[in-house]
Amino acid sequence: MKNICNSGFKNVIVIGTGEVVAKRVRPSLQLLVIEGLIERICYCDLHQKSPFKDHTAAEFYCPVTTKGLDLKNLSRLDFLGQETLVLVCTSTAYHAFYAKQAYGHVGRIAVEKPLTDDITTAEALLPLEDTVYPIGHQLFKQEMLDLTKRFANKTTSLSKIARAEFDLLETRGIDNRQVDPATWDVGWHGLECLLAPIRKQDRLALLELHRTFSGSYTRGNEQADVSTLTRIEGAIGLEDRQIPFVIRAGKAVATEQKTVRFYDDQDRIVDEASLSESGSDAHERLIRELLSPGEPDMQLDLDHVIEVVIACESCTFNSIDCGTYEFGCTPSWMNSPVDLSLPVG
Ligand SMILES: NC(=O)C1=CN([C@@H]2O[C@H](COP(=O)(O)OP(=O)(O)OC[C@H]3O[C@@H](n4cnc5c(N)ncnc54)[C@H](OP(=O)(O)O)[C@@H]3O)[C@@H](O)[C@H]2O)C=CC1
Ligand SMILES: O=C1O[C@H](COP(=O)(O)O)[C@@H](O)[C@H](O)[C@H]1O
Repeated sequence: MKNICNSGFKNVIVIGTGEVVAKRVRPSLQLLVIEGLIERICYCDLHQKSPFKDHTAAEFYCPVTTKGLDLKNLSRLDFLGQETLVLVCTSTAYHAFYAKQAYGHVGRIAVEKPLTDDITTAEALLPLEDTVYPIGHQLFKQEMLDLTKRFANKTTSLSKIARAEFDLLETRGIDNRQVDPATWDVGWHGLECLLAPIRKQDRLALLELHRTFSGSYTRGNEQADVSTLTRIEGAIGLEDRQIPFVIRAGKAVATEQKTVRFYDDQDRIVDEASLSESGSDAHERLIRELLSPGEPDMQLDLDHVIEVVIACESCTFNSIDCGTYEFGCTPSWMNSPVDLSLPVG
């Protein structure tokens, strides 16, 4: 007999069937079925029929109802119970709703970044922390995992670090996704990738926000309906000092750059990671971690991620609107921020 499920999980329910599922989550899960780590996958979404035309024998579909997950149907399909992992991959506004609805019906629930788009909803998830795990795939890119490990085992010493920079700059636009404002969508990754390694050495390190600038791209007559580019300036507060940082993140700029860098006081790089790894590997790694029989290490715990929500809400609320920029051009305020004594926009 095949030795299925050495993880303790045999089923995965995926809520949402958009880009992150089609390009990253689904290929990862299909591979894990082939490996025998899981047996079956059920996708849930608003569509009456699965948008995936090429279901394998291990794949099922169960549309959501006006009340959310169709628990009766999921139970009939034998998809509920402790052996089930739920991945919440809908647009952000529904993350907490589905996490709360699934709670008590399955063994583990993972929620895509950003956890929620407001502090109150995020804090309401804290009582569910025995089952609910926030996920952020940038933290699971191999170079980022290696960097975080160097901080955890003190190969990279926090005492040497004077400042940090994070870039997640893409040439592509929004495409057909329901994208969050740039602070939440990509700025989020900067905050989590700066906090996670530092927290491995200083559990009390805090995110402090100074100034945020944001803008949206225009392409011909079309203008993105959310901000698509952001520059966040802040610091990580340690017990006795601060580590200032700059995050530059967004879409439709002139050149791709995806890196996290820590510098010393002579402006030399102390440690760095390239985040240019593409495809589904980071999701595959994080799903493997979620399927592990013991307590999974998602790099940041739920309470840490709630701090990222608080930081994101604060920088979004206080963001200075720098107006529009042309698709494919990096606006000058990204590199030399606007003079706040002059009017912006
Ligand atoms: N795209 C990416 O590369 C990454 C995205 N993420 C995160 O994953 C999440 C989803 O992103 P992405 O896939 O790109 O977005 P998409 O807009 O492509 O997909 C969103 C999906 O959620 C579904 N959905 C919306 N509302 C509901 C609801 N009430 N109940 C059930 N399903 C619903 C949509 O269904 P419908 O099509 O019917 O509207 C769609 O399938 C976001 O939080 C994003 O930040 C994380 C990492 C990478
Ligand atoms: O979470 C997100 O990340 C992607 C970038 O991921 P990458 O692995 O290609 O670096 C970004 O395009 C997307 O807007 C955002 O939601």
